Amino acid sequence: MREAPPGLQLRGDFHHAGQPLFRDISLGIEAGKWTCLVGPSGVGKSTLLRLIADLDTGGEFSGTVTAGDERPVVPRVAYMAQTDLLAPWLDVYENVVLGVRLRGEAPDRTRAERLIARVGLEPHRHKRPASLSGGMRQRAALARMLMEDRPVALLDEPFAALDARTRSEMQELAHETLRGRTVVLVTHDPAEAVRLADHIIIVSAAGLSRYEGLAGDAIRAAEATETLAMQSGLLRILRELPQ
Ligand SMILES: Nc1ncnc2c1ncn2[C@@H]1O[C@H](COP(=O)(O)OP(=O)(O)OP(=O)(O)O)[C@@H](O)[C@H]1O
Repeated sequence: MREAPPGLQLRGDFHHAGQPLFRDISLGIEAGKWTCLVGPSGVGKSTLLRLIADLDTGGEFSGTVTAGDERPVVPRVAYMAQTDLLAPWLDVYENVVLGVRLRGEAPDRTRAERLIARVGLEPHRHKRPASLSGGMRQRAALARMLMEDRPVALLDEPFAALDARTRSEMQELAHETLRGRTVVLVTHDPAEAVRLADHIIIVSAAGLSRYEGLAGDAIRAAEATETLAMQSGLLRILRELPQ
């Protein structure tokens, strides 16, 4: 049976070179749900993801990241960064199975091939990153993250480089593949946040606040009147935030 995904809690202070970015914040992430982090550029959304994944942030964190079940967080995390971080010497297939190989396991070839097909890269599976477009590389990175099949997925603007139609398809693929996992998604796009989120947290210079305007279940139809109303409500709040 698949491991139950944990809820997460991040608490504490964070500084870059002595300058505070977060003071006494408390970020709660519900188990098995999609939480979207939105907010102005440079406010610290990527830093929050990196703190959860225990990756280098270039700053000083004094606080804790804990799972609701009190077990270690990091071994259960799959992380997709803003930059694709593909290995340039490996082709698409080998990049997708890289995590599995690094753990000394045999890749599930059928699953890898299926994910590569689902992200539309089947004709490019033997190409290296240098001969792919930015959007193709982002799709390869998405397939690699989905291949990891972890209880917690941290996604930093994973669809930003995609055209509108592909973005919509990749949102649906991620939502389907990560169903029941604990997902934290950083996005600049209010439409994406209201389409995918169970919870939206607005990150700003004033701290964290919850967007209360969501209704119904994700994944929401992008063109539905209710979704558009949620989107404009969120946009209104984002436009009123201090830069
Ligand atoms: N390695 C670093 N050293 C010093 N400062 C950094 C470093 N990385 C990020 N910062 C600063 O930390 C702040 C938060 O950065 P972060 O990337 O978390 O913001 P963000 O909200 O994700 O931004 P964006 O939406 O533009 O990606 C920014 O002001 C940035 O300049």
